[in-house]
Amino acid sequence: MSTSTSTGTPPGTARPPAPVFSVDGLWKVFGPKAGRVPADPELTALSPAELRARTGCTAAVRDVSFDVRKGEVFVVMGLSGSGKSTLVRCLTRLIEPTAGTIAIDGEDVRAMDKSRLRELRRHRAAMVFQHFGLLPHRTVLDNVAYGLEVQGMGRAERRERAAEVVAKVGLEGLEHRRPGQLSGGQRQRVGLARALAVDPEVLLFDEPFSALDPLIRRDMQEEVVRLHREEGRTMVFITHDLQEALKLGDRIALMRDGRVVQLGTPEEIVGSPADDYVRAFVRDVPREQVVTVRTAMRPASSADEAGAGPALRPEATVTEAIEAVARAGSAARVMSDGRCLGVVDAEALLSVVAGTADTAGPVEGSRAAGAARVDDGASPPRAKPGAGEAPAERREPTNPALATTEEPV
Ligand SMILES: Nc1ncnc2c1ncn2[C@@H]1O[C@H](COP(=O)(O)OP(=O)(O)OP(=O)(O)O)[C@@H](O)[C@H]1O
Repeated sequence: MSTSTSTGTPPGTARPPAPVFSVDGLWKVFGPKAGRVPADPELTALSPAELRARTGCTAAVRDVSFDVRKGEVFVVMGLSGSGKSTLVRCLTRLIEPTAGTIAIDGEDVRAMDKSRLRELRRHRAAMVFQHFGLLPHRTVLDNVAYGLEVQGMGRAERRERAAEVVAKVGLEGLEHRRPGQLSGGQRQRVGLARALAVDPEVLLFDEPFSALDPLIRRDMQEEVVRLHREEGRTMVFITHDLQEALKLGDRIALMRDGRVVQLGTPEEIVGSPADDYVRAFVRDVPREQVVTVRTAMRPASSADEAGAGPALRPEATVTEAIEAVARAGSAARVMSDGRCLGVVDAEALLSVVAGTADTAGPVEGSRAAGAARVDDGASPPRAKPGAGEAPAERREPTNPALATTEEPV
């Protein structure tokens, strides 16, 4: 088990990438004289129901702080009404925040004038909506090109760019159809392509797949994982679906009643729930799907053990490790930069499945509520590479003497 905490970076761990969005003490209160609520400790101490009864106000986002790091998929998860959409809309001021600060690449979003805001929404942080927002009389190609048209790009150039993106999201051959001639999944791909076409620094997804049937939804999730893997684009993804959050998120901010009750990697949220609410939320998640071999490994007992057996990257899940160990019939090595960090054997993997292992990973930002800043934790974005691709962070081997030079497969 790692001993890292929410405030520091463990020795030998790379610093997290720079933040794209930086949010501090953010409030959004709807209702009469909303501005007085964040500043009044008596009102901020009230429960949502009491606040509504006393003031007629709803605090949709309550004192939330976090960073979205470059290249990560940052998931905002919570039940209906927990404040997810309001929070994400505040990032580009589609909803005006009541209090707090928001910066994109260090630039104060709340200080932006109209034209700067327009630029932010068009070029820097494009939104993919649940209901697509497609123009019914335009073809797929022209819908995708729409954002480029708004930017003033010439017709030939924008259609060429749109055609590239249409192909990228798997819609080749459908360029000349209209939205009404497409399935729900295809329409969502058009929405995604339209956002991608403007090449934004961040893609914001507002529950984009919740209206899709389960199989198409899975396809679209895989599409997002693929795009993220290929492009490394920063993404903020709203969902109320835990499985979707665990599948897509490098980190997840779990919201309840406008607050972030826990912010961490899927492994941290499932392995170290911050409170009973989170614990109940994640109770049925199979541990082996989220616990990584970095958590499950033990030091290699000999140079022989460190030098043989299948190699796994530290971010591989226990499920992946079980497959590798079962195939090889021997313990697997956890490799980073050609060094053996430790090994996982059948016994250790089984104990994760059985729930007898200590799988509480490093806890990041698990302080309840958004009152304290939840950022700069230990974990940089979890790469979701296929096996054998570069791991997301570098650590010293458990026993440097046992280091080998092989890369994980
Ligand atoms: N314009 C508004 N005026 C008043 N209250 C609002 C407004 N918009 C949202 N709210 C309230 O703010 C709270 C958070 O709403 P929000 O839509 O952000 O939640 P959500 O988690 O995105 O929910 P869902 O998953 O159902 O979309 C809810 O109590 C909602 O009723």
